[in-house]
Amino acid sequence: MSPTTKRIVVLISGSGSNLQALIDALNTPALPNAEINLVVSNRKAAYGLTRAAQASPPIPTAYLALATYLKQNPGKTRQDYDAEVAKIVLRAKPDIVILAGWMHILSEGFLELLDGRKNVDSEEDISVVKPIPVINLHPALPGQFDGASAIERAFEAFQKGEITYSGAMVHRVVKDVDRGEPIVVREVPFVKGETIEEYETKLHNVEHDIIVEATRKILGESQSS
Ligand SMILES: Nc1nc2c(c(=O)[nH]1)N[C@@H](CN(C=O)c1ccc(C(=O)N[C@@H](CCC(=O)O)C(=O)O)cc1)CN2
Ligand SMILES: NCC(=O)N[C@@H]1O[C@H](COP(=O)([O-])[O-])[C@@H](O)[C@H]1O
Repeated sequence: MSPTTKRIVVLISGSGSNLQALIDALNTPALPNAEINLVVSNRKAAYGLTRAAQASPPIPTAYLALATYLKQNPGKTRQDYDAEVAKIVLRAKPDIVILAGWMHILSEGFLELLDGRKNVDSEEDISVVKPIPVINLHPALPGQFDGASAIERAFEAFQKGEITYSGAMVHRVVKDVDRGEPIVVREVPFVKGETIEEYETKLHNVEHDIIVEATRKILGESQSS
């Protein structure tokens, strides 16, 4: 790895098709001079962990579920879990952290360590000098269907005649869920008579593009700053 190679950490909870889009784009004009150094999942069965292991070269993975963490650490809180996830991430020294279907709302326990407002109180050299950008892929447009099950809620609104399109976005992650500054936004129209599966396929294809575009954009910004 050259000293200018950008380091990417990806957080997942499921299939990892967006992780795969990032893997496939590495060191192409779509995502030059970058590598994925770690994939973290909060679900053991996440197929994205398999995608990482089967990448060439294989991508290191980590797994930590909230329920398991709380059971193994009596008295610890969700914030403590989030801080633990942050430490796992920071050990990989990322230039960017991408939430690609990471289905866990991150508290300040995570965010304050990634943006340097608080440093890890340990001897490890994982202090943050410059805030590390954290971005999230969300299957809806800014301010429309924040939170989980966005695709289903958007499709239901279409069926009720309330909307004619939805879309997907990649945004900066802030404490308020899906309220961070949009980085890339793409509208996806509904087609009368299409099934939710047909809409979802269209949407996922758009997501696979915008997650790479947004990553390239943010890494480019950090390059020039
Ligand atoms: N602080 C932030 N954390 C996260 C954000 C964010 O914008 N700010 N984005 C989410 C991703 N996401 C929507 O894009 C999202 C994921 C999960 C949930 C949610 O309700 N999660 C529940 C658990 C659900 C489950 O385990 O199936 C929870 O965390 O309690 C809402 C929105 C990622 N994190
Ligand atoms: N609110 C967050 C959210 O709903 N994220 C969604 O999870 C899926 C992950 O797919 P993948 O595991 O195949 O990449 C994507 O559709 C992404 O938009």
